[in-house]
Amino acid sequence: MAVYTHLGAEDLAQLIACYDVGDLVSAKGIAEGVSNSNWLVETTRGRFILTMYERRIDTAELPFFLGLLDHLSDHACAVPRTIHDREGSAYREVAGKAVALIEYLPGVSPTRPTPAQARAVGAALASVHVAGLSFGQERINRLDASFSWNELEHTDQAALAEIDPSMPDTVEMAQAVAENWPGDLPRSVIHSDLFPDNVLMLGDRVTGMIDFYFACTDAMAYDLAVTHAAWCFDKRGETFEPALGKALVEGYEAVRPLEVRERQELPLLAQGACLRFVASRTEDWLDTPADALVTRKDPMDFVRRWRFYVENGAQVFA
Ligand SMILES: Nc1ncnc2c1ncn2[C@@H]1O[C@H](COP(=O)(O)OP(=O)(O)OP(=O)(O)O)[C@@H](O)[C@H]1O
Ligand SMILES: N[C@@H](CCO)C(=O)O
Repeated sequence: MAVYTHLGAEDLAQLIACYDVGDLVSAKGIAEGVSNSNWLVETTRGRFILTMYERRIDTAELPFFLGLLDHLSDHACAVPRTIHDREGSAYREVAGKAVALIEYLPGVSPTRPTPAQARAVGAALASVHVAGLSFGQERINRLDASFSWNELEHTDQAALAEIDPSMPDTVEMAQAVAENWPGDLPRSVIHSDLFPDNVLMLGDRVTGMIDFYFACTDAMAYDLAVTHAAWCFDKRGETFEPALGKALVEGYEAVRPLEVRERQELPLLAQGACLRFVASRTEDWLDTPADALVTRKDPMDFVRRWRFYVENGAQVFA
């Protein structure tokens, strides 16, 4: 569930009146999502998403995230626009927490993507990278290859082994990947978490890329590698779907052709992408009680993907 804060009818109506969007008709909490509270708000003028930033997101970073949505939608990317209040602010404060009103976009997240959908997502991702080049703000990637290594190295090894006996091996892998990480690939704003549940689609068309709260300035090819790892396997990472991988990269290159060195680095970037999710999922796994309401994401799903790229990365990205 993802409504952590109760907002009464009066609070909501008062909040919506700060925007030029008509009068509040209804507001329903959205179950999906784990980080923030989200409501689907209906007014006399349309539908909107109201997001309350609960944890993980530092309010000081909202101008980057929300400004990015405006910049990308101005450049014809399929992302929701931020609705500014009557004073021009992209976010406000309610009950001591920051809230933003976001354009509602139609579509559903694919559960079993097709090659045509993967192609469309590749193209949509490249459009973000191209448009991101002219975004004036920067944000460092805190979840980079050294984060993964540090995180795994500093986790109690016995706790790691309890997740899976092979987990302690990931520390050495993460070190090797971090030490060989290419520092000179072309950069732009990257989404860095474009999983299927962060993409809304109608048929083969991308109608919305959402959840830009890990967006940062980093190598564009790394973002393609993240998206490859997120889209081209079954959930557990046991089966790779070559047709999805091929379509994703082709779709990307139809908008932004990769440089030779970017393509050469993709096998290592894909390993780094997997280890980033191994590390963040491990942190969440150990911090979240097994009986908590939020379902924990299994780090092993990305250890399996990591192994796949070690063995097959060179062929997959040839
Ligand atoms: N702009 C939008 N238009 C339509 N639906 C949206 C939009 N933004 C979010 N949603 C819906 O709200 C749900 C929750 O949003 P989101 O995934 O961003 O939650 P979160 O808690 O912020 O993120 P996460 O779970 O990844 O930490 C999405 O699955 C989607 O169904
Ligand atoms: N998409 C991520 C969660 C956010 O980093 C995962 O599946 O582990």
